[in-house]
Amino acid sequence: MLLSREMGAGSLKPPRLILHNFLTSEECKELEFIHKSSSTVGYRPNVFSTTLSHLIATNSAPFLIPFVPIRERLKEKVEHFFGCEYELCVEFTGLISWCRGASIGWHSDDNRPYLKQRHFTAVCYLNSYGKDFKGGLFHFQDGEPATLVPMAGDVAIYTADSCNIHAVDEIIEGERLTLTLWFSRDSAHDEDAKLISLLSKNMPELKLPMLASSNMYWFSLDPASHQQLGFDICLARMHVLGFDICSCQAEGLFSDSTELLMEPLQLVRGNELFKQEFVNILHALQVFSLLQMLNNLDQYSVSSQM
Ligand SMILES: O=C(O)CCC(=O)C(=O)O
Ligand SMILES: [Fe+2]
Repeated sequence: MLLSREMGAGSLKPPRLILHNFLTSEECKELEFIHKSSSTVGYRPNVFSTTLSHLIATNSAPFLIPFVPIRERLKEKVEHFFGCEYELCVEFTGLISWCRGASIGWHSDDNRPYLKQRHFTAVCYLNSYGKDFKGGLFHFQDGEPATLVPMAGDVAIYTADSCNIHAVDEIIEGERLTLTLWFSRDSAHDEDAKLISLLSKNMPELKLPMLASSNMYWFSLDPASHQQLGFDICLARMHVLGFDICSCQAEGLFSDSTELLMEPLQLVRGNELFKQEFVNILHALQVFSLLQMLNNLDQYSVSSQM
């Protein structure tokens, strides 16, 4: 098998594959839109993530569609390169964004007892070093290439074991976005089976997006401190898009109560109030991220009344 052949005595070629322009810029943009409108606070400091089960849980299952062909293409590449056609399942799929201060030290991706089912990794870069963020270079501890400069569309594929110890430098500026997948030979860890089971409980009719529990969106500036210093990431994304939020029920602008963001709301830009009511902030964020992406905000049929 390719793996043992490459890592055999006398050979120092690590089992890894780097592909350029594997994803088109449209695919990268579409995944970025999904992440910007649906992400939650991630598993490490300064990291946000969008998982497929979260998309289902928040009534955003249509956002699974762009992932389907990309996952399939990646699985085929990994199986072909490592010579294990039809043997793998996707174990986990996630959009992960890394903000200023995020980094990860030397590790292999199977380095915990509960991660032993992870056999292969594919990291797709959805935006670019230098243009969208600074810092965030990827390094392999041994072998070539030693350093990867993330560029939108490129993908790094490698075994999840200690043949591929790697690290990511701290992000200095901007937001670094990836689509990360792990693959397993163990079908007990098939992500699809879990997703299909969730979908069968959540799909009866078309529904509007619904937020998960508010702490999934609460980004704490200093998790170690007991002070509740932080912000709601949905609200922060709306602010980046240029909007404030106005409650349809309570008086005027929202304060910092995250629970209120689950309620119907309207948007304010400068001193313009938009008539359109949204069921909650996730709904507003999905609509406006999409409009921003399509670059046609002015054609949207909301009219100002202030
Ligand atoms: O984003 C990357 O370049 C790699 C991330 C990584 O090493 C991990 O999530 O385990
Ligand atoms: Fe890793």
